[in-house]
Amino acid sequence: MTIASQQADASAISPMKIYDWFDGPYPARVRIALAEKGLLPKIDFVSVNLWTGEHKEPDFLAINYSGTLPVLELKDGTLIAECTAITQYLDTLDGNPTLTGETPLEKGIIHMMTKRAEIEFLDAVSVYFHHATPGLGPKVELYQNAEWGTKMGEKAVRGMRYFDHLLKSRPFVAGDKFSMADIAVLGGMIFASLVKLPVPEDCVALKAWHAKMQERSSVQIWRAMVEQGAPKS
Ligand SMILES: N[C@@H](CCC(=O)N[C@@H](CS)C(=O)NCC(=O)O)C(=O)O
Repeated sequence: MTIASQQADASAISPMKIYDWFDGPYPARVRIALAEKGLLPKIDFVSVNLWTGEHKEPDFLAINYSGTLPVLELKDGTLIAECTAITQYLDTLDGNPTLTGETPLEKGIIHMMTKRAEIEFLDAVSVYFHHATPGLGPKVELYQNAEWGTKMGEKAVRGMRYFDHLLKSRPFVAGDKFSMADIAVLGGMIFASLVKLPVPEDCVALKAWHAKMQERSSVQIWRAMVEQGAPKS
């Protein structure tokens, strides 16, 4: 199905749309946030195939200039890209922000730790994937710099060690409560596993936190959606 025909289908029945790809690590962040908030039934997913480069075609670039997934589209056509922005929007819809913080201090710490999870870990894994491996293939990867990719792979492993250190003294990435920052580190773990960038054996606290995350129903729901496989085109 093309993006345009999926758009027509979705708009007939649903108030919100998410453009994403079923097993993408960044899309995983928003799907887990939706599951945490009980919002999955309110969403129609529009598949944009990363492997065929649909996200770099003019149709999709008109939706998100950055050519990345996921993107949230509201009923009035407003488009919100970037996982953090989408999560913040979804989390505050019901006036009960459970993922992005209630107090100014919580909001500040969660924002900082989410950004750090992206810069030091998840985004570094992404650069590793796009530059040090075949990535999404020659049609999509028009420029690759293997040396830069390898450096970013090393940075991601340093990031794992940083979060391991942090999680020795707190239950969750931003402190006492599960938050958007945990979801961002989970995104890093999901991407690292997909690209076979192993977590160092001695990162015991990170591994224990990761095992605990697998018990959350939101993560189990996300995994079940992935196991359903690629949508039929
Ligand atoms: N900063 C963006 C990054 C999104 C991102 O990189 N998404 C991946 C999907 S897993 C993507 O679209 N990659 C395609 C590409 O970079 O060509 C966000 O947080 O939403």
